[in-house]
Amino acid sequence: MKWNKFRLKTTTAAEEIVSSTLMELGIQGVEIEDKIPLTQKDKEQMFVDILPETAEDDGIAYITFYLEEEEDKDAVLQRVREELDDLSEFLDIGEAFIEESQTEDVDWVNNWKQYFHQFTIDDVLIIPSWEDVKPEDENKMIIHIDPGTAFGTGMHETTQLCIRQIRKYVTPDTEILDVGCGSGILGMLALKFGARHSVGTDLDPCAIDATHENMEVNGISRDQYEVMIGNIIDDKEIQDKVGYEKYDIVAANILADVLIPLTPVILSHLKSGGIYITSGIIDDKEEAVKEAVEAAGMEILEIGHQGEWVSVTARKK
Ligand SMILES: C[S@@+](CC[C@H](N)C(=O)[O-])C[C@H]1O[C@@H](n2cnc3c(N)ncnc32)[C@H](O)[C@@H]1O
Repeated sequence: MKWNKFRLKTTTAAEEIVSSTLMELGIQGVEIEDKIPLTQKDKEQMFVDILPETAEDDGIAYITFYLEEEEDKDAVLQRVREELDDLSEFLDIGEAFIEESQTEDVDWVNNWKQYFHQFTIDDVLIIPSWEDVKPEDENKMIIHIDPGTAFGTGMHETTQLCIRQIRKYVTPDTEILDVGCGSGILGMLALKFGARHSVGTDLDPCAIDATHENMEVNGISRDQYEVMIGNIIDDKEIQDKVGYEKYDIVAANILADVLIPLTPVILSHLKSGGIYITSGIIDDKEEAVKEAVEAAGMEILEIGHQGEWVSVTARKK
């Protein structure tokens, strides 16, 4: 199916209201392009630590939206223009010029799947839930993954660094906490490596849903892996729910800027002698995370590197 694509030039001041006006007209999934720098919160959610240099914010925003080929685009555009005229009476909406083009059918949500195929990390087979296990792989340790919109296919260096460290320290008694569980990959693999119980937390509700779905595909029950939504850094309720002095391992594959405030908090959830495995650290921030780990009174055991990413493993004294 072909789509009609519309790119509307407006101002950053008007981008939010114009987008919600389009959505109120029944237009789904608008994309906004502008040069406003990302906030710290945006970066944490998007897992980006270094950004390409971008030009200075010029106040211009482009809003792109799509209509199916059979939709009456003239009628929709007429309504869009009427709404833009109304908005322009009290807001600078800029030129409001709409550029029109056509595009081939694209499955916006699932398009990335063409880049995710089964692969192994050491002897563990990570396989998208839509692919089949080959007969020769049936005896391997297998984890089925569909991250949905959450992070965690296992392909990222930081996830691989964490997986190897978790494997090294898991015992049959291990109670593990995975802060920022994403797809649930670390908590599920910990169980496959023999851990007794996993707990995961994430800020993102999509991560919680993705983890539950992946657990089901992998035959992991909610007694084995408990998932909670919330920010353990400053939410006392989630801290209480997660429990204190309870974990043999805490894994956190999150950006350095989150790990730094997280580290002193984690101390109270780890058992004495417990292992703290961090990843998600871009090499420029290695020192800052090491300092935070030492300042919390933990002993650094190992530093791992893969590409430009770093993992710090430490022990609570
Ligand atoms: C890089 S992903 C890691 C996903 C998965 N654990 C992995 O290793 O592939 C980081 C996750 O941390 C979550 N996150 C960021 N800040 C957090 C916080 N303060 N508490 C819990 N989760 C957080 C994000 O929503 C995201 O799902």
